Amino acid sequence: MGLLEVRAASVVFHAGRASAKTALHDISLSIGGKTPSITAVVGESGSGKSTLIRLLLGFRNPTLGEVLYDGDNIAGLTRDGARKFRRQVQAIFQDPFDAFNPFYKIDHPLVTPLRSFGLAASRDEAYARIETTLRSVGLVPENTLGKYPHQLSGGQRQRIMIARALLLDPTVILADEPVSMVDASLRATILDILYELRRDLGISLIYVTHDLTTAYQVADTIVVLHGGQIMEVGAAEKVVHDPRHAYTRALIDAVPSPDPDVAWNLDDDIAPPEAFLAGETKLALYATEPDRAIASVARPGQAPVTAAEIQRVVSLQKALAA
Ligand SMILES: Nc1ncnc2c1ncn2[C@@H]1O[C@H](COP(=O)(O)OP(=O)(O)OP(=O)(O)O)[C@@H](O)[C@H]1O
Repeated sequence: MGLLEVRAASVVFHAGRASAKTALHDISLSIGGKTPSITAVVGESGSGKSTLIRLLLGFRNPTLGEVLYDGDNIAGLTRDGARKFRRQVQAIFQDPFDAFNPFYKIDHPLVTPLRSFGLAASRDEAYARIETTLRSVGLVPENTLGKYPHQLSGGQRQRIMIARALLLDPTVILADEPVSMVDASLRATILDILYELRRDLGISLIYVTHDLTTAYQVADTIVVLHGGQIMEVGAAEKVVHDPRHAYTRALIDAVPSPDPDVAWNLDDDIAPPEAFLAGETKLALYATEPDRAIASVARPGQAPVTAAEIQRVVSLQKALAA
């Protein structure tokens, strides 16, 4: 049994009216449980991704079917059950700027949930916890706390969103297009952080994206959503290398291929191809886990990128992110 489960759920907007719109149709999904996992939900605009996230967070009820957390239907949770669900299932959204109130310093959205869930007995305890968590997502507390959202970069804001979720000791994080607003070099770093949450903290993630390449990069399981229906679901390797469904094949064919002509010249000092600086080359996106990266770059008819080249990209990303 999964920790967070969707069972045969459908969502119909304006049900019973002429304008009825089925946003999700007979969706079943199971996330987490004994082994933490990263499940990517991949779909184009309008495929139903946001509706699925809202369903999983309990922001809306399914028209048919149910959503269960730890075995209980989230629509009928007790007060304590609902509190546990709200603490343990956290979300990270696309545009962190929207999530912050511009009139409050960044400390406010970090301290408030700790207080409201009774997770810190004093201000000092709250700040100690916040500082440790900020460091765990690569932020320097002294450069972050006390600032207003607009005084921080998009990447810093996104890391604060992740820290905010982590402060509550979640079991599941729903990440809705978390890297679509940040540039290519930061994208890899943020995806790395998400990957580490599963590996180091045992948190299960749902990573919702329109981008199959980043889905493949971080996920164990890929779910392909199209027109509100699951077209295909399976291990990331299998879905990408042996797609069963024509729609999945079309998605794979639409992935821009890395251009072998802009591959790294290993004899040169770090000299990123212009395409990378322009955020265009996909090489940077592949480069966080060498073995996964090799597999994803090696597409039919192309020379595989070597581990050494990938290490090169990793160091370049670190250099650029520093
Ligand atoms: N409140 C609503 N009323 C009617 N139809 C809706 C409503 N919300 C969403 N839809 C429709 O349901 C379908 C799925 O929408 P949803 O927002 O979940 O897609 P999405 O995959 O998240 O798209 P995007 O990536 O553009 O955000 C779309 O056809 C959308 O027009």
